Amino acid sequence: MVEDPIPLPNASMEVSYQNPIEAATIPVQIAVAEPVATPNPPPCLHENKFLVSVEVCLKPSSTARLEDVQRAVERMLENRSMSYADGLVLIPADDLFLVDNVQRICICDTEEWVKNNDVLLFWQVKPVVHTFQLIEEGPCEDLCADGQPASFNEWILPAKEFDGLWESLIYESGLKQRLLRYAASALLFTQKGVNPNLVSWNRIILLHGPPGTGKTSLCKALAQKLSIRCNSRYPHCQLIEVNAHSLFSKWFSESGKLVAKLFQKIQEMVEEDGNLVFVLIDEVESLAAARKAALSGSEPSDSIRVVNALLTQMDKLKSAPNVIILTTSNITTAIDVAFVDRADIKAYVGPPTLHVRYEILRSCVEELISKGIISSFQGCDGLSIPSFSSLKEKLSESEVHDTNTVPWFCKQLIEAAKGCEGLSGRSLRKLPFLAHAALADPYSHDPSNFLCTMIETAKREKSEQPE
Ligand SMILES: Nc1ncnc2c1ncn2[C@@H]1O[C@H](COP(=O)(O)OP(=O)(O)OP(=O)(O)O)[C@@H](O)[C@H]1O
Repeated sequence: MVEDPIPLPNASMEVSYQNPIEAATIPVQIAVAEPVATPNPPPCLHENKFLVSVEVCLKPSSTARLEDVQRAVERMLENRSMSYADGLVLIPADDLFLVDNVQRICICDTEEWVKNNDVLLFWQVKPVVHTFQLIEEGPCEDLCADGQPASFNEWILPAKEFDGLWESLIYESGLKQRLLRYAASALLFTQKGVNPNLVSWNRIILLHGPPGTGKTSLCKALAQKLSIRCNSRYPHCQLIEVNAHSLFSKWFSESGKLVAKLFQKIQEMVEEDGNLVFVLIDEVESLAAARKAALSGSEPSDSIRVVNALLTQMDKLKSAPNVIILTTSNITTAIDVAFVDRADIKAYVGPPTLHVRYEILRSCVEELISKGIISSFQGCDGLSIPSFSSLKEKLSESEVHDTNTVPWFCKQLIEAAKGCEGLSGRSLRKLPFLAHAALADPYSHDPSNFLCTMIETAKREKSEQPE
């Protein structure tokens, strides 16, 4: 049995995704922690096989033990000479135990090191099976009697609410895989008791960049992924989402108490050995704003104490092996310097590139086709529209428009994606809805008309953007 796959650390901790680079080629599923020196190292193997993550989601009604399902899936995979590519694996109808207990089996992350839509053959692969059952309860909110916004929300992971979030977030440059590797390396170092005086690392991640680029969602999705991938070591995972802004919008004397209350709760959680706790602090720039206001005298000096209390509490948490602090900010320059220093992974999440814009719109259109809002395109293979990389494989970008080998609907989708330059991922995900609302006949199902309207809507949205 292979241990939980532990990703490798990358040589550099500062990552910028403004100018996307080629995705790193190491798989996430790596068992041995050898440091990597180059950004594009060759794929790592375990016993000369690629370690491939297979995620198995149990039915909500299942009462089977995770280990039993894991073994049943491993046996099923051993007995099948199948190829491995990202996507769902059919559950054999004659395997009643799996049929009764399993909702879906999904192969993950192979595209990171298999290029050109290739597949891996069964003899090249060592599957690493992760079984989990989604928690159906929603977030548990911190209740505020005074009608102020809650200062934190708590989820038990893996939560139903975040199911599919990781897959829905599209970045060009291997950002997701790197974050997964960084986080897993941080956990491994702590687990193995690496001396922090000799090798220094924190478990603090900072994602910064323009609004609507998916930073908060990515933090939540990362926590969800890690809760699935690390569940044999940490069977209980929680995510605490702190609204830094709400901490400072209250009376400052109250803020101090809130910070203390919050961290006392987190401290209690991390004291349990099997717990893995993620603390998400959104809008972390408000820490800097509070400090600055205090220095200029426009806010009570209490605010300095609150910021300092927060930083001290974060330092205290550093000694706990089972906590990861995820933070986001829209403005890098305004982030508290003391805070930036503490984060050891600082990743810039930039606006979506053409490739990413096409992929976001493609996933939206496929969803509308699958739900019968628009009909599928003539000449399109079922529900799926060709991916941007499969189009680019055939042709150089300049040729995409001048050839008959690219289907007309892909050309239109590329045009829409080009027209969306400057829109955030959040605006892109809204665009198909706005386009539909702008149709003269919302029940026409005509896909060509829909794409034309989407191009027009993109133009309108861009013209209405604030300078
Ligand atoms: N790269 C992306 N791929 C797919 N969807 C995206 C992407 N970027 C943003 N989105 C969509 O936008 C939504 C909003 O993103 P989110 O709130 O996480 O962004 P943010 O960067 O934290 O924004 P803000 O800083 O304004 O809070 C996401 O849930 C997702 O649907």
